[in-house]
Amino acid sequence: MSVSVLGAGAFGTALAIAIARSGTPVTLWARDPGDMAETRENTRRLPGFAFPDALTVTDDLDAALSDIVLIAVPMQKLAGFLTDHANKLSGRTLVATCKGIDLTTGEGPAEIIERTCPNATSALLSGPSFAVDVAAGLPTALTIAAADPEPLQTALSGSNLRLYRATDMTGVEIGGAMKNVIAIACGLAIGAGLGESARAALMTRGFAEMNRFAVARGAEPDTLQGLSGFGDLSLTCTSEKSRNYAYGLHLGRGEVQPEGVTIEGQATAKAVSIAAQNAKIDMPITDMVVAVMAGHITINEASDLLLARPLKEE
Ligand SMILES: NC(=O)C1=CN([C@@H]2O[C@H](COP(=O)(O)OP(=O)(O)OC[C@H]3O[C@@H](n4cnc5c(N)ncnc54)[C@H](OP(=O)(O)O)[C@@H]3O)[C@@H](O)[C@H]2O)C=CC1
Ligand SMILES: O=C(CO)COP(=O)(O)O
Repeated sequence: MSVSVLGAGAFGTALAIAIARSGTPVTLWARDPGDMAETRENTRRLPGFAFPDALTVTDDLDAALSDIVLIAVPMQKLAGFLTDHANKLSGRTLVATCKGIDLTTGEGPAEIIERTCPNATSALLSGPSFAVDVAAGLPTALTIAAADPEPLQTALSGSNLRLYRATDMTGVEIGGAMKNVIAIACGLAIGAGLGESARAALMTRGFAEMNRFAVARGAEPDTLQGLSGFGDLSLTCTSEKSRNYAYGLHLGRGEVQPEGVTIEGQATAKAVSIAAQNAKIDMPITDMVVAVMAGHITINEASDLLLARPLKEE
């Protein structure tokens, strides 16, 4: 058994390192590998983690493809990437590792795989895991979701990477997508000095919002209580290692944002807000995140609007 990872960002590189460390041959494909093959390190996206011997780097997609293909490009690039390479990817098992909703189509990663590569088997890998933790070999638990997830669970689990299996692809993809939106809201609240109690309220009511959206899209009611939901929400809303939380924090403090950082919650918040409005699903925190990011309201105005909503049963 061998594994390919397409996309050599921080997370693709970390997964390739973790899987190769257990002895499984892994090919990491990058559109621009730079000097990774020679230095045996991804100095640009994940510095400080040496590649195990079982990891090979290439920019030749034909040479990279193997039994299981993890796709680690950012969410808003996924549809274009799969469309460009659909012929080569057809018939394979494609595991999306990105988190988000496509702004153009409103689709999640599994839906995009199924549309662009209808002869492939689609799967999702999601849950709480910072790339640096995975690469360092720290204990991590993730969800692998597919129609038949057990072979993937066995193939990809390792001594420090423990995969739980699930079949509710809709729930898993929405949990992974939406936790980034709520993490931005939490960063905004902490950055603007609204306090940790406000963050706990946003996490809890944000979780309710995530569940409402997921169930309306056909997810099972319990799925978001797992790693790709509550698990990832807890991690992302409380750590400055999260790019989504850190983005909110910078914005809340009125600081300049670093450039070139992948912040999946930005586009996903807009995509979810549009989809929710069309489906008449109440998503007040997501809507506020969109309005604050667009500069239509301040964080304090967003807070006032949320607090002034009609009192309701929890
Ligand atoms: N970082 C993390 O801790 C985690 C990330 N994730 C998810 O993984 C996904 C990727 O994130 P991450 O790896 O951190 O992102 P990065 O910003 O570190 O890297 C993105 C990578 O995607 C590549 N890429 C972008 N567009 C294309 C394209 N069209 N074709 C080929 N390659 C492309 C980039 O290539 P180039 O270098 O040439 O620009 C880059 O290597 C996100 O959805 C994120 O939510 C999930 C869990 C943890
Ligand atoms: O998804 C992640 C952790 O599970 C990484 O979060 P960020 O994309 O916010 O850095």
